[in-house]
Amino acid sequence: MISVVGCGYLGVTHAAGMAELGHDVIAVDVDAAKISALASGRVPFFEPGLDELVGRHLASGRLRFTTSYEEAATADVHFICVGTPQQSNGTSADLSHLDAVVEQLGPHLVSECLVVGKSTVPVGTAARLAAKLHAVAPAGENVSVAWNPEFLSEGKAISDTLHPERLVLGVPHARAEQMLREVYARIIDAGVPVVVADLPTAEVIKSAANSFMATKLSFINAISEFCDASGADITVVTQALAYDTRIGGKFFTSGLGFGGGCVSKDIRALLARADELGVGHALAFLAEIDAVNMRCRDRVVELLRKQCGGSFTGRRIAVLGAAFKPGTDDIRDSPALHVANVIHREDGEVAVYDPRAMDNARRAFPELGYAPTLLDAVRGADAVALLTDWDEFAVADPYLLGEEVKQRNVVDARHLLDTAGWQAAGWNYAAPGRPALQQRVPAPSI
Ligand SMILES: NC(=O)C1=CN([C@@H]2O[C@H](COP(=O)(O)OP(=O)(O)OC[C@H]3O[C@@H](n4cnc5c(N)ncnc54)[C@H](O)[C@@H]3O)[C@@H](O)[C@H]2O)C=CC1
Ligand SMILES: O=C(O)[C@H]1O[C@H](OP(=O)(O)OP(=O)(O)OC[C@H]2O[C@@H](n3ccc(=O)[nH]c3=O)[C@H](O)[C@@H]2O)[C@H](O)[C@@H](O)[C@@H]1O
Repeated sequence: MISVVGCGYLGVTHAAGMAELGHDVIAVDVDAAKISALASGRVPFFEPGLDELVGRHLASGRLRFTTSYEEAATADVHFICVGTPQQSNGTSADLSHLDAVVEQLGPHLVSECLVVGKSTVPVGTAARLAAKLHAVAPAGENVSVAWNPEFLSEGKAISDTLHPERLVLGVPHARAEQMLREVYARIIDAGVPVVVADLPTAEVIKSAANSFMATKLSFINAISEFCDASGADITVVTQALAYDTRIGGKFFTSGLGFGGGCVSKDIRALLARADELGVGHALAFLAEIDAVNMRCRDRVVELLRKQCGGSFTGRRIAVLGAAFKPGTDDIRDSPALHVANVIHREDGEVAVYDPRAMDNARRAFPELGYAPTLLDAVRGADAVALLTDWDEFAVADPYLLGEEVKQRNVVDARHLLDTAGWQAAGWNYAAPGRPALQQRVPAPSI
């Protein structure tokens, strides 16, 4: 039997994925309301296909949810999926949830078992937690600790879990490797590459992966800033670079930069850990990666401010998007809501619309204005800010929307729209890194 500790975006997906692989799974969380929802088949967040997968395995009897650590402790393999958010100091990771798991689960571990961390952690965490677990668990050193970092991306979490690009098994000994190979047998048999490593190497692999992605995005966003200054068009620059297979076009769309619950906090935590280890200079560039990313948000605000005549006071802005990216209702560190909040603070009236993330956005920022549909959001707007690249926005009819707004101003922060089509419909189209387009195109006479 497998236990999964922590029923958030990662934990629920992992638990359901393990049940799909044929294992008996018990998933535990300290949040009783969450567990009660999950036990009745309601996943408390949106992830495509997860409701169905959880429902299927509740019905098959292979998946259970509980708040009881005692019950979960009977498993042979325990996957730890609790959060590792940013500390209030804004840099290092808060590992208190992981420590709490060791204190809550540890005393119930009375026989040989494997505890496998999946949460993203600073290097050295696994060894520290292993020592702590050995001290509190009655089974002592018969409790082994492995680290198996997770690379899933929200919106395609199920497929990333069942068909990952690689498995990283950070293990202290061959027996732990063998147990993990048995857990993932169906995935490994399908030919997925397995990287076996020691604990610190596995921890570093995960931090390095997210840092590389952040670097790739901030690189193209920095070039976008340079395009603004030099008159070049970032979309054409990106297209040409992407044809080079050494660079590639994946994860290379510039505009509003990265957000979400992981990438930003992970690069900050890596930098903080590098500082602690005395090699902060080697990764100092990550601070600039972060700064470029945060400037993306300022640049989009500036484009909107310009369209509003220099000030948001008395202006209504349609904010299209609240989720940090399409395919999820996750609003953690959402660039879209960051922009909405700046406009609100500068006395603009915002009307936020998102196909999935409205409830989360409302809960977190009740002071913002919200609209129930796309058309309601744009009605009477002085400018439309396209901030999350949902398909619904890509296919919106610029003529129809043009009838609803007060002014046909649009900032396409995700380079999503058919530029020529919107301009032909009389829109003043602006986008980061595309300075030549940032001039008023006269509305056609219809
Ligand atoms: N969300 C994602 O796409 C991915 C997340 N990760 C990493 O996975 C970890 C978890 O991330 P999310 O699932 O997004 O976080 P989350 O915040 O959605 O979920 C964490 C869950 O842990 C529970 N929890 C906290 N303390 C607990 C305790 N003592 N015992 C039992 N449950 C407890 C919380 O109630 C919550 O349900 C983080 O380290 C993150 O960096 C890694 C890859 C992908
Ligand atoms: O460690 C994690 O938690 C996960 O973090 C990211 O996954 P996720 O946060 O779900 O989202 P991404 O798809 O990476 O997008 C991150 C941000 O980058 C932005 N982005 C993405 C791609 C792109 O081309 N341009 C761009 O601006 C998105 O809008 C979003 O705000 C990584 O992609 C996962 O591999 C990793 O497991």
